[in-house]
Amino acid sequence: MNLSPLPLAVFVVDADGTITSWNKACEKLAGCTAADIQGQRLDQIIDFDDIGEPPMSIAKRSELDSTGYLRGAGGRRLPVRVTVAPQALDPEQPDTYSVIVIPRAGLVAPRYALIQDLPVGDIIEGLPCVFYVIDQSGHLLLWNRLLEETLEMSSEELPTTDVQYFFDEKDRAEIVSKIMEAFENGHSSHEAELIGRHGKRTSLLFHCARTSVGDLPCIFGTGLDITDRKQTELGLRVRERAIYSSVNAIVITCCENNDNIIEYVNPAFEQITGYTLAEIKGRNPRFMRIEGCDVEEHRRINEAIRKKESVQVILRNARKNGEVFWNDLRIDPVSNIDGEVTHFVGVINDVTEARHYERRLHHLAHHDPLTGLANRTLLQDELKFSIDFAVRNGVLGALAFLDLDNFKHINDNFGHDAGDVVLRDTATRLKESVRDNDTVARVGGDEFVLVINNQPGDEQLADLIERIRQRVNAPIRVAGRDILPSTSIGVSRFPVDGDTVDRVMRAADAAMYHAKTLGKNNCQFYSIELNQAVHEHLMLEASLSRAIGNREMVLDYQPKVDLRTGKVVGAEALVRWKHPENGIVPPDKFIPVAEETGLIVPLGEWVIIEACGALKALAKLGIHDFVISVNLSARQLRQRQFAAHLARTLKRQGVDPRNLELEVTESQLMDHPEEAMEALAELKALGLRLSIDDFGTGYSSLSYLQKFPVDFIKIDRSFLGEVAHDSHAVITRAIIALGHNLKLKVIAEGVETQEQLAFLREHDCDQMQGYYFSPALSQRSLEEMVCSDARLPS
Ligand SMILES: Nc1nc2c(ncn2[C@@H]2O[C@@H]3COP(=O)(O)O[C@H]4[C@@H](O)[C@H](n5cnc6c(=O)[nH]c(N)nc65)O[C@@H]4COP(=O)(O)O[C@H]3[C@H]2O)c(=O)[nH]1
Repeated sequence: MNLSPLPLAVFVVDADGTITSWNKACEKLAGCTAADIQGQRLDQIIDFDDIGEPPMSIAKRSELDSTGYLRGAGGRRLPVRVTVAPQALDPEQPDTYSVIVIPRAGLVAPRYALIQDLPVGDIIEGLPCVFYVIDQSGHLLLWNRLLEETLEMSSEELPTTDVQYFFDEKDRAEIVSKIMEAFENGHSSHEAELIGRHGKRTSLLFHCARTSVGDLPCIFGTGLDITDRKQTELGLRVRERAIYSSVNAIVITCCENNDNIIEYVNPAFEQITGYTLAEIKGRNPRFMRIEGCDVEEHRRINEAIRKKESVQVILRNARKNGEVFWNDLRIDPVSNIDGEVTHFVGVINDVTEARHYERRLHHLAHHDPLTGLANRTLLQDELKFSIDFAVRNGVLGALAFLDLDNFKHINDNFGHDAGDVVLRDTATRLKESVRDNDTVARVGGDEFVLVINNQPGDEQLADLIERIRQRVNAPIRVAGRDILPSTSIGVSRFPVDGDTVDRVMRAADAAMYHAKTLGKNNCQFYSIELNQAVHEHLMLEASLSRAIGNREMVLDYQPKVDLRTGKVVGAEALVRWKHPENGIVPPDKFIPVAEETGLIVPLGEWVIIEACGALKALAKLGIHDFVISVNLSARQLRQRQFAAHLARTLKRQGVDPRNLELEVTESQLMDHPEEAMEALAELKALGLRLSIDDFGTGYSSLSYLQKFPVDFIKIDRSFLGEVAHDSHAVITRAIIALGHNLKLKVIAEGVETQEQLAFLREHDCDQMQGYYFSPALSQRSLEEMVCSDARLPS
């Protein structure tokens, strides 16, 4: 503490007690100048209370605290305490003494006399605030160290600066007016920021009061550091603002009186719910509940409030206008400083949009967009549920796989829009045929699945399935035309045929496969025997994939004869499988499996290479104009780059393309006529011969037939079977005529009798093949036949 401005008189006396120096404070205290006083003795200016004879020496007085009266100007006597201290440490002034004279309240009331003795300096230093005394000129008279630290200034600098300069320029006028106010009215208070010499800013709350030191009016005061409080206030204001402007609705409730009543809601709450704070303040938020709705969520809220815990729920609430909204609500307890929960804060998030979107997504993820039926994912869930239910309750359920037999044909011939109508109508028919708690799903282009629950018995189930089949088969009218769908249905029952989703599905799939192989448009139930067949099918599939590598395949050749010359002009290559355990497996058994699995591609390639080998062997025997035909599967034809690949094979094998013929069935071509036309054109460009196999069984349209770049049409053997029969004879004749009109050659297959042969010759058919002349032969037998120039008798 700097006490220099205090009226504390310090002067120096020599060993005799003669005053040698007299400071300004002494002048102030006694009202005498140094000139008046110097040379006087100490006991001449102070009447010591302990005066005695002879007067006490200075040395003696330095050993005790004395009291007495300072004689001031004009005969004034000021009660003082006097302390004399030797200045022996000062080598310049040996035997000199400092005399400190402190005014004492000797004349004041006794209780103030007590305070008189208080260590005021220590108290001021110990204050947790800045302390200051300012005179009327605005300069500091007295201050504590905290003020020095706050202002980052030394005790020498402080009294020389007008206090207003301790503040920011914008605050100075206010500061001056507050000081003036204190001088005029006795006190003032204000908040302001002290700026330190190096820019440190400290917010202070100043309180000051007027007083005087002697005759000198001044104000003294304290400044309490409120920087932290200010920060807190600022933080609170920011938070309050954040709550106010939050897009989430916020509601604060008070739960002190065992109720939970609204104290505050922010504007977002007002916007979302439609209620203003004024309308609902003091009410329990439960008024927004919808009775009977989201009961479990309300129970959780009640429990959390009772236990004073947090809770998060998604539930429906009602807006003021009655509209329902989805509320993602989070409620948290708020404690007071004693840790008691006094409030809850609820954050309301209107997730109605998101909820609808989520539901739409969920629906999309579980339903077929075209028909709105369940998709495979949902079907599996529903089926699992139904199987579990059937097992638990000992009841019968069924799974039915339905496949529209001719959907491809409908799509190709009536267009995709018509196809869509058929699918949608089928979906509606299926839904109308079963109960609400049954499931109808669409799992593929033209594949539907029914999960039928709770059936009384097999017979009733069979009746129901048959009714469904007939319903689906009823004509559908599209753009003025009737489309006749037909359906193959495979049925498995649960838990009889299986008690897992996988087993039940596989059983229905096997039944459906069986229905298809039985010629479509029928319904088959799964059975153990069927399972056996499916098992065989699977075994076949497995061993077929090894067969090619194991050299189990052989190629036979059925000779083709020119009907005019009787000469063998070519042969059809027919593949056989010499199964190591099962013996010869006919192609009708394994070709469909190879088609399904894709094995037909490597198999088909093997056949072509093998046929090339036979052609080369014949060429070596001098037979150059012989044509071998191979059957081409749809899958091979659809292969990208098939023609280019074939060209490379022929080149590698050294075979003239004109010696190779490719047979493609009519139905293969008509499934995708445009694509087929392109593929055939590429093959034709290689110089190959092309023929349409099984002609008459498909849905050839004449316009396409004219455009396909083929050389032969091959009359399906089913027409030849009974050429005696009028209708077949008519068709066969028509095909021959049609082929010739299109400048194509016609070959008849499956010729078994003399009668058939005569018929073909009579109607100018070009070639024939069949058991009548020869079955399929080994390569060696074929070579022998050709070399011996065996001929069909005329
Ligand atoms: N009833 C009767 N049948 C006769 C007569 N003459 C020949 N056949 C049989 O009729 C089928 C003619 O072959 P496809 O119509 O092309 O029908 C073939 C063809 O679609 C397919 N196939 C055979 N080999 C191959 C091949 O290498 N690749 C492809 N993709 N399919 C093949 O397997 C089918 C059946 O072939 P296979 O069992 O060899 O049966 C052959 C042949 O043995 C006859 O006078 N009467």
